[in-house]
Amino acid sequence: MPENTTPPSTRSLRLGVAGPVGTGKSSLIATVCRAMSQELNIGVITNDIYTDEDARFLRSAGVLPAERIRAVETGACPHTAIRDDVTTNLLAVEDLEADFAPLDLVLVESGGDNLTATFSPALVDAQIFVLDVAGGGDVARKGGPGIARADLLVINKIDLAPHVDVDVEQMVADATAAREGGPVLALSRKRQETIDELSTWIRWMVAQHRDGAHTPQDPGPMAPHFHADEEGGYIHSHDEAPGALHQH
Ligand SMILES: Nc1nc2c(ncn2[C@@H]2O[C@H](COP(=O)(O)OP(=O)(O)OP(=O)(O)O)[C@@H](O)[C@H]2O)c(=O)[nH]1
Repeated sequence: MPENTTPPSTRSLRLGVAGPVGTGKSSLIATVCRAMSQELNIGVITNDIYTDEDARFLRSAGVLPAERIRAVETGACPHTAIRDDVTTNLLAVEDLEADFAPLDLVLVESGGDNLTATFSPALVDAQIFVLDVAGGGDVARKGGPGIARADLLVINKIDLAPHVDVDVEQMVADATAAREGGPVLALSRKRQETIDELSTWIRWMVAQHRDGAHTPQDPGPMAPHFHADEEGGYIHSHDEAPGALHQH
């Protein structure tokens, strides 16, 4: 093999799905499984703070055999499990890949989290960041590492746009500008043509990964943020070394 050529990958594409609480991450994963499980061999890992609620939702949706959907319980700081100490998630992904080999695609859902949570490239090969129109048309313009540099930005629930006074075209244009031209997809699980576009992007990304043509990018650490606790809360940031103490 010539030097400097990335070999084709025999491992699954590990695709992270992040975004604020309730933007539709679980629904997007259910939609992808429903649309693509005939052509791709798929597994799913969910991250929840204290429960396996997202995994149970996906199992009950019947979009994949239940044993292909596994839950990681992350504790109070869910972005830590996808960014700073990815060990539990990595083990869960590797177990799933071993049990159902060869998988084409493992979708890893982050716990519903704040606007800037991103995955470590040590855990996923590519990531989707999900916003929804109900969060307001301005959100995309505000940027942040996930919005600016995820491999794909999804603006979800566009069927709701008329009810929340959001101009989808404008929101997509603002997001595209914030991403300096990176891909942005307007999605609704009620509009088949948007589901087809999402499937096309995933098919392309799986092929890129298989051919060794895709290099995982780190969108960057999340912004400093606030956690409420019994003593009132604390601010911490993730640009510190893994395991560093929270700033109180
Ligand atoms: N109208 C509409 N509602 C949607 C769409 N996608 C998801 N929803 C609804 O949005 C709500 C949140 O969806 P979820 O998929 O649970 O969101 P999530 O991001 O996984 O939520 P967390 O895991 O709690 O962060 C649910 O009531 C879904 O039914 C969509 O395309 N259109």
